[in-house]
Amino acid sequence: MPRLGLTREALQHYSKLDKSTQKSINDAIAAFTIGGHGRLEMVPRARDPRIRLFRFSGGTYGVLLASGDGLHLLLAILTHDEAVRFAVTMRASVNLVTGVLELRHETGLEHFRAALHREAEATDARLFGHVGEDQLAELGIDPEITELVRLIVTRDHLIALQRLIPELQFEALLALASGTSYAQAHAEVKAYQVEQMGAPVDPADLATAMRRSPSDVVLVDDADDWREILAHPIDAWRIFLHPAQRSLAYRDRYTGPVLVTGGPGTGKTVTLLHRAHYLAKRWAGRSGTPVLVTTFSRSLARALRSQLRLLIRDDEVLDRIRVSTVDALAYEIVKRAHGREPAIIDDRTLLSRFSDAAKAVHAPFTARFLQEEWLRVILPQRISSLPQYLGCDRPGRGRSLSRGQRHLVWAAVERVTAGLTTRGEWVLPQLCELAAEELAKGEAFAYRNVLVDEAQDLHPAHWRLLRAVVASGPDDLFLVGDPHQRIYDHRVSLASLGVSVRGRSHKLKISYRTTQQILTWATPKLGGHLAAGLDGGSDDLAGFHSPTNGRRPVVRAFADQDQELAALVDQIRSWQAEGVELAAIGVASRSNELIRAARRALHTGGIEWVDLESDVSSDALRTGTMHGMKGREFRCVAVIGVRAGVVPMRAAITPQEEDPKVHERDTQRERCLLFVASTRARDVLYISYHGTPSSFLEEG
Ligand SMILES: Nc1ncnc2c1ncn2[C@@H]1O[C@H](COP(=O)(O)OP(=O)(O)OP(=O)(O)O)[C@@H](O)[C@H]1O
Repeated sequence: MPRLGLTREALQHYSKLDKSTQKSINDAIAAFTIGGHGRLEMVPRARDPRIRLFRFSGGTYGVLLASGDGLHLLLAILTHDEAVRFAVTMRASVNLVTGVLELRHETGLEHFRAALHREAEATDARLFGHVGEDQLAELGIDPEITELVRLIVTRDHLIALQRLIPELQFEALLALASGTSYAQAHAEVKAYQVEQMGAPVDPADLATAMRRSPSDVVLVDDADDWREILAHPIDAWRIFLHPAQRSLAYRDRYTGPVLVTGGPGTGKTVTLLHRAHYLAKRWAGRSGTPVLVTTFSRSLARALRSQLRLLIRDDEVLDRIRVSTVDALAYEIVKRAHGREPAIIDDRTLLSRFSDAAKAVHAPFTARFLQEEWLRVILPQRISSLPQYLGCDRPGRGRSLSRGQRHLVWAAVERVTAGLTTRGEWVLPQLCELAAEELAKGEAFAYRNVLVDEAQDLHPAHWRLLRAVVASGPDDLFLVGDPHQRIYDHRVSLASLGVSVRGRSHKLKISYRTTQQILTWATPKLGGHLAAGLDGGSDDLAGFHSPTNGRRPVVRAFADQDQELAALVDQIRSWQAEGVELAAIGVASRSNELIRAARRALHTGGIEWVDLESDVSSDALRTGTMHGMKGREFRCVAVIGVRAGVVPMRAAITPQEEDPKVHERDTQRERCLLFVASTRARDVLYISYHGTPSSFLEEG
């Protein structure tokens, strides 16, 4: 039986210590696991008599919870005074419904109770007036917390409780306060349970409760496992999954495609990585690579690859997983089928071809309009003749076209596509269609399990290819994405592409990356619209929250660009002075021009930078466009140039008079970009502009 366990919080404390203190803790842990620990001190006035203090080295102390049968759980690693405060304050208990180990801030609750009584006396209104006592009990809200819940008047009261009460109890209450039905909240509590509770839960049996709490507790005996855990203390995601993440990643089997959504930083990618690991382990003894992990950009694929390497220690298991972008997959399939490398043309060249075609056929449309008509209407519906085009629906397009106008559009499109065919060139969505057709000709299905990250940004042609690379059936597709972070505006209905997630759609709600202050600032920038979901309906961010608090984001205004960039350089120096490494800082702008100017200013200021897309590991600041921020995260983020004409980027917005519907969608995509860039910050967000501020800054 393990003698020692570690909580998520203790690992976080450990991650912040210097190397030599970490080394003495490693030695103490090694001794502990073989029963050779030194003296454990009782803590006078502790709210929980099972709590002990242990001196690791110098002024560093561990706070431990003794289960009573030889098992100790390391709850925190702190300086002496902090450790004593923690030890006096905290009380452990076992939740009678879920059976998990819980910790509460007993002294904080005493103060809060007194304050809440005063507030509640002034009014009869209650936030949870509609929820019955039995219902609270069935959600695992214990009598001590229920007594407080009955006094809560506002959502702010509930938020203030967050740091004092057990996390899962808070989450159930927040779900109810955010409009989640009791039935749904109850289903979530049940889904989170690690094991079905046969016999009544024994509140005194701490060891069993620890075992039932893998989201917060790891019990390890093996010295190698300890070494491995302590070698990457920052990457807590490898060990501690939220119950919602765990139940999604480690479900035995799904009958078909699964969709996991959730706001930024809710651990969708982490869940996908664990699922990939779980599935790859199941293919023991099978040669080849049955599992495909895919996404839309090369830099995201690179990041997924290195995260998988961190998670999976067994090379054989790792070798069963291939990581590739969907486009690279298409390229490979077509190359194999045609016996030569396909020539791909980029967006800019395509646009200039449409511009030439518009002139040649006298079509009174902009090149962009024609290009979008081809990419968003004609290609996705696989329209190959004029009569088909004349009779087709044009979903997502707001400007109606007369028959005569459709003739002109078709003439321009035909001209461009004929040119591509003559030159043997392809655009990437065409290549994906072609690859899917090649597979449909009878090539064996390549993969058994396909996992897709950033699913919201895939084009319909990507989906056709993905549908073709894996046979329909159990565990075929595991999709994660967030419709609020759509930065390419590819709206698809998965069901119409043969990917039905009905009944297998799930949502994650806790942001592990960002502070609540950053979320509160960034979320209104989305404009309050419901996002179009991936499975036909709409999506909202109800219940989305962060358990961490930090500084409020700063928005700074300047008279001109030089001043804005000089202030940026100062800001970076001041973050450095606070001890933030350059590589932990990201600077983004919507405009390439501004980011180039920022790089010049940084260089002049003696601050080393590299491109966001670069995978060098040097200690240099990361700089790039808002698009490049997808999939990244930094301790501190500066989003610069958030000014009128740039955010939203005028050139990227279809004029209202050309197509009001597309105008609206373009604007929403720009909102998403600001939202994505801002939510890459873990701790600190800095926004700046010169001249007139972006209209988005007025929201929220
Ligand atoms: N269970 C967890 N424990 C600790 N950290 C976690 C956990 N889950 C996620 N994280 C951390 O939170 C951050 C965001 O996780 P992840 O990238 O998986 O979120 P996401 O939902 O895919 O984000 P986005 O949609 O913004 O790309 C990462 O630093 C990750 O390591």
